[in-house]
Amino acid sequence: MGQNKFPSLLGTSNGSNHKQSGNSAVGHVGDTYDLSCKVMLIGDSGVGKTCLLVRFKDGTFLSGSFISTIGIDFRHKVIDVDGTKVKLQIWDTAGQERFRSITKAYYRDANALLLLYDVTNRSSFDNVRAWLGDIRDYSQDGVVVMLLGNKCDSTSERQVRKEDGERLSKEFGVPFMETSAKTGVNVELAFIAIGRDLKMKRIKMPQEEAFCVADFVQQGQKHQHCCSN
Ligand SMILES: Nc1nc2c(ncn2[C@@H]2O[C@H](COP(=O)(O)OP(=O)(O)OP(=O)(O)O)[C@@H](O)[C@H]2O)c(=O)[nH]1
Ligand SMILES: [Mg+2]
Repeated sequence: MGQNKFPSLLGTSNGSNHKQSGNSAVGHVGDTYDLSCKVMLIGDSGVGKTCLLVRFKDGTFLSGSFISTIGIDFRHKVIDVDGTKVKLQIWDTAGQERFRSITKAYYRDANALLLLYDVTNRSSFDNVRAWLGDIRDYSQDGVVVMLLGNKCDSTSERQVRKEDGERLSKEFGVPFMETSAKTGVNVELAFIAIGRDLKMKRIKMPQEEAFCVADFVQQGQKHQHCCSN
């Protein structure tokens, strides 16, 4: 297992605490929240960042013609992590080269970065190293980084093997999953892992073990696998 060059955001988050209501609903939890964190979606143009966000936020898939993001879009969703409402402020960035200087300026405010490549596009995978270099140069210490190989539903067009994604993620010590904004596979898991990580770091009880995002996503994937059989 490679050394983690992007350790988790334990205690370094710049989000704020807002206990706004005593409501402890599970599932759709409205707009009140206890904790908030900033999550950025980055990666080459066309890898599926906007679709991943729409799938997570609205549960739908944006099929049809591809509308490339201009600059940065902001959305948020409040998730329930064992009774704590965690507000994820999600920044959907433009992958096009011409917007890079703008989007890099936002890295330092992000608590978590979801770096996407497209499993049907080899060059988007080859560019992951450069994206990781930018993260190292521009993001805050302790930011959580997760690597996502998106479009795993497109089996016949696949150009990047799952093992290649796993190997790269091990080299850089970041958690990894394949996702599909089209089918929804692992989309919630990715965001929930981020929300849970944030919660555990902000309000960790002394007797609790440290939370490990990589273990959580691995177990989540195993669980999905066994439940789908
Ligand atoms: N098959 C499949 N297609 C996807 C998936 N996710 C996105 N797409 C398609 O890929 C194209 C690009 O998706 P976007 O989400 O707009 O890509 P993006 O990363 O936001 O691109 P930029 O905004 O330019 O950075 C669209 O035509 C989507 O329909 C997926 O999981 N599976
Ligand atoms: Mg987009």
